[in-house]
Amino acid sequence: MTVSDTKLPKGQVQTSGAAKKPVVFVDGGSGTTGLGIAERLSAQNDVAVASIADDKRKDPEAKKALMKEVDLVILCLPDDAAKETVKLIDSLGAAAPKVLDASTAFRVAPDWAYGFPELAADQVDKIRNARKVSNPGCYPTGAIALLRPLVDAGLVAADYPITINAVSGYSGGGKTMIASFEDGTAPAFELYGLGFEHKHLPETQLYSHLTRRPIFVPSVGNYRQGMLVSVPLHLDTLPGKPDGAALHAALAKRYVGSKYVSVKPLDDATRNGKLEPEALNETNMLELYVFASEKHRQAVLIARLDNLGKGASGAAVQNMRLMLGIADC
Ligand SMILES: NC(=O)C1=CN([C@@H]2O[C@H](COP(=O)(O)OP(=O)(O)OC[C@H]3O[C@@H](n4cnc5c(N)ncnc54)[C@H](OP(=O)(O)O)[C@@H]3O)[C@@H](O)[C@H]2O)C=CC1
Ligand SMILES: CC(=O)N[C@@H](CCC(=O)OP(=O)(O)O)C(=O)O
Repeated sequence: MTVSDTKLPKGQVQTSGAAKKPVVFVDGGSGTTGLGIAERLSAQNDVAVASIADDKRKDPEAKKALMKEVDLVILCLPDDAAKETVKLIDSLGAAAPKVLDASTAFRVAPDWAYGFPELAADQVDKIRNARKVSNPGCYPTGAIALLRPLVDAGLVAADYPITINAVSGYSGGGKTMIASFEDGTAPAFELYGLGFEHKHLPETQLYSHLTRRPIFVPSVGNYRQGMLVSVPLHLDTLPGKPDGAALHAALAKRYVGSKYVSVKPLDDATRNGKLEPEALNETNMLELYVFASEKHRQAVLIARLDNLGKGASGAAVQNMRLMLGIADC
């Protein structure tokens, strides 16, 4: 293995001066999410990144030998490969590193912490103390951020018939989808998930505290990255028949002081009734909007994020820093 050109025992990479850098291995580092993490880590200087020879990257024995030397493994693999790799990590027993999984494989597993630090007051501590953390899906990051505070506040009933509409850039589908859009074979825009079984539904329902399965209608457009997740609401069907200001106030109260989640002004006049998905690209930011009509007693909640930022690689780096006990940057 190579650890920033230095081979030293777990947690013992020598940096300039006396400080030691924790060692991280990104498995699947040449995929879309892995490359996004590598890019972010190269801009920071308080972790060392271990790497594996290209011809060994799918070799279980080589991976095991490397993983027992590092402090944290970040998995950026398809679900099945992530499950296999977690088995390898578990087989290391006391030498097992911490693991942060970017796939869908463990997001509702009870022995994994869910890596959305802004989920609840105790979530940061759960992530800090966990050995296994699942990085949230891109769409659930937006949907849960909007819904959980409103369910917790009793403004949306847990059994409300929620519908979630969303659009993503094509990088959300990884290397295969990127290739299909960039070689011109994909359509300009497409709805999908119309079989009602999208892989993000279980985590969205669980962490939003919804008892009724939402309807989720995602779509993908011919642009690389950035997403909008929206939830329409009929205000007279909500408990206490709130107005848009009450929904907005509950979100603003929940995220006050948050570094990465911001609640934009109610009916944000600067948007001219429009919102586009790319404004937060290359950031770890998540913006939440409430647009409401008192005349028609309707509202739309919207989350905007970079599917490769707060929806994947940015969130992974945020979680990695919590898991390694190093300050956010
Ligand atoms: N793209 C996105 O916006 C998001 C993706 N995710 C999740 O992150 C994970 C990675 O997705 P993404 O980066 O988009 O996918 P990509 O298809 O872009 O990359 C996957 C990478 O994993 C590698 N790989 C596959 N199997 C193995 C294995 N057994 N051992 C080592 N490497 C392997 C692939 O290599 P090769 O091509 O050579 O097989 C490829 O480099 C997925 O679970 C995805 O669902 C999560 C949030 C958002
Ligand atoms: C546009 C597109 O295809 N997006 C992907 C979601 C990307 C993502 O978040 O993947 P994870 O489930 O691993 O989190 C999809 O809908 O399957």
